[in-house]
Parts: sequence; C-alpha cells; structure tokens
Amino acid sequence: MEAFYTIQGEGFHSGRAAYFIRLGGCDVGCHWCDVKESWNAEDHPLATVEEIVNLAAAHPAKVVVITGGEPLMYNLKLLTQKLHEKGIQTFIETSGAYPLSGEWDWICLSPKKFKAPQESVMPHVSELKVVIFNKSDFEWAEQFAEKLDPKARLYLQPEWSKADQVTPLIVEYVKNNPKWQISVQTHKYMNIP
Ligand SMILES: C[S@@+](CC[C@H](N)C(=O)[O-])C[C@H]1O[C@@H](n2cnc3c(N)ncnc32)[C@H](O)[C@@H]1O
Ligand SMILES: Nc1nc2[nH]cc(C(=O)O)c2c(=O)[nH]1
Ligand code: SF4
Ligand SMILES: [Mg+2]
Repeated sequence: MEAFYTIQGEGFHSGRAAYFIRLGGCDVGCHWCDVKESWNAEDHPLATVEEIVNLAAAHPAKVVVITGGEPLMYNLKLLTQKLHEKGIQTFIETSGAYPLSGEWDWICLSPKKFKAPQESVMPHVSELKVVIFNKSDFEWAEQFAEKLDPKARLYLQPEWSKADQVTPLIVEYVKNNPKWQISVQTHKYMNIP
C-alpha cells in the first residue's frame, strides 16, 4: 500500500527510526481500525519484492517494520529473506489471524476479538500489544499473556478515539499489574506518519 521512513511510535521499539512497509489487504474488521483504507488490497499499487527491498535499503536505519493491513495474509518468506540479505532487521506488526511466514527479528502480536489469532503464532511472539477499547478488554488481554514465552513483553495500548477515557484505567491497571506496560501511539502526538 505504502512505505515510509519514520519513528516507531508504539511498543517496545518506540522512539527508534524504522522504515515501514504497509501491505494492503485485511479482513479482520476492527471497527476502530486507524488504517481502514488498507483493507482492500486492490485499491493499492503492486510493487516487486526487489523494488520494496531496494527502497528500504536506501534509508539509514537498518530496521524494517512490516505492517498493514494484515501482513500475514501473504507469504512473507521471500521479502524477509531479501531484507536479511541486505543486513536489515525484520519486525512485524500482526493480528496473528493467519499462519506465520517469514524470518523475523521481532514479532509484535496485537490480537483481535473480531478474528482470533492462530495458536501456532504464540510461541514466536516477542511483544504482545493489546488495544484497550473498554474495561472488559483487560481480562481478555490476560488470556493471551498466559500463552506466550515468559520473556515476551506485555503492552496495553489505548484505542485512539477512546484514549481520554481508557488511559486512566490503563494507568491504574499497570500500577496494580506491573508485568504490563503502557504503549501510547506517540507518532500521533508528534504528528508524524
Ligand atoms: C493498523 S494495525 C496493522 C497490523 C495488523 N493488522 C494488526 O492489527 O496488528 C497496526 C497496529 O495498530 C493498532 N491499532 C489500529 N487501530 C488502532 C487504534 N484506533 N487505536 C490504537 N491502536 C490501533 C493495531 O492493534 C496494531 O497493533
Ligand atoms: N510511527 C508509526 N509507528 C507505528 N507502529 C505501528 C504502526 C502500524 O500502523 O503498524 C505505526 C505507524 O503507522 N506509525
Ligand atoms: S487487524 Fe489490523 S489492519 Fe486489520 S482491521 Fe484490525 S487493526 Fe486494522
Ligand atoms: Mg499505525
């Protein structure tokens, strides 16, 4: 769909420069999705793996974040192999709704109620990032924390349109349950992509 060089705004790598590759296509259907224009893959131009990788390699940070849309709707083996051949680290943002493919240095799982993540993804998760839309989402988040490698980092992220209401709830929750950390979408406050 698009690619852009920016600062990772969310989660464990927040604040780091990274080249984002956003793949078009998603059928998960989150009603609060902040990139609904990504859902229909046919709305977006095709690019070859070689073109995508060469543009990525032309940027100073040797870190690529592959996102979408839902990137795991595609087999990502070739794209991630070619990025690795150029010495670029590969990070993914995924709902986990499709089987894992590709070679990854960091996997951020953001599970969704609207289409459950695949159990086979769980052992590979580096970071769990649950979007909090209302207070029932805390209990829902805990069920995923239990399925992961104990070293996985745990984040709760306010849903953007509800941030004023849910951020105070997340702050209290993290104070009482310190295995979790808060992730805010810092790029939106900075007005960067
Ligand atoms: C747009 S999604 C694309 C990748 C993948 N489909 C997924 O959902 O993980 C990238 C990240 O943004 C988060 N996100 C999307 N809409 C959001 C919103 N309105 N508020 C907070 N986070 C949101 C998702 O949960 C995910 O962690
Ligand atoms: N700056 C910035 N950081 C991000 N982290 C995850 C994003 C995404 O949409 O996957 C995102 C994004 O869209 N922009
Ligand atoms: S899975 Fe990700 S891209 Fe798809 S609708 Fe949900 S937030 Fe948007
Ligand atoms: Mg985003």
